[in-house]
Amino acid sequence: MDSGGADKGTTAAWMAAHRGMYERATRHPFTVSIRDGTVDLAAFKRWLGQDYMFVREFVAFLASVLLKCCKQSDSSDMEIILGGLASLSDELSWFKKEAAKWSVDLAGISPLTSNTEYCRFLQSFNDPEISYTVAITTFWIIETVYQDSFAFCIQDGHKTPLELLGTCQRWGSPEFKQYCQSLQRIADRCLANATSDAVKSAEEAFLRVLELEIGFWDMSSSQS
Ligand SMILES: Cc1ncc(CO)c(N)n1
Repeated sequence: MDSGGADKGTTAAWMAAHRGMYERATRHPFTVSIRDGTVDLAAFKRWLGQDYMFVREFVAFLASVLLKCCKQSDSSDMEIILGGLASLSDELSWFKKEAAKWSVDLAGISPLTSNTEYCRFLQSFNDPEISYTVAITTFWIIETVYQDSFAFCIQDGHKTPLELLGTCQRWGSPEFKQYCQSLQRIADRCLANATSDAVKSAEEAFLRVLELEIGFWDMSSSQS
């Protein structure tokens, strides 16, 4: 596929080529309603419980990315991925605290359809046949959808309810943005050295994540 410009990385070219999909994932009515202050709190609580389950599965996914990284001849990305795993430990504690604040019973939750579908996708990365390039690109876009979605909720002109600001800052902070940018640099470097088949698979995974993220927000806002 056309890289879309010599100095632009592959990932930026995909974001431009699939702008519509990217915006449906990062400007979803659910997160936009947080920013507008019109969010349905029942939907927010549903998202919270479902995302806690998702993040537990995301830990296993990230462990599989780390394993693929360690098998590379150059494993210098290891620290970044390990840092990501460590922050997921904090994140799980945060979810428990937040769930208590909103009286969401995490023990009593079962995954809804879109969450199950997303978790199954994450589990598919256990397959050693899936390359590090595809895995790290997938990791980057999963984090970036949250970064972009929640950063919008704390940008100029927001009316985000005070009690939701902590959630938005978790993923919308400048630090999290920098972290996503370092993942993007890793992904672009891997993609620049990958075979065209691997680049094609990574682009498919990128699009699949956008689809799954849209499904996850839909599920949170409409209980499907
Ligand atoms: C569904 C979903 N996507 C991305 C993230 C980012 O960590 C998350 N917590 N949940």
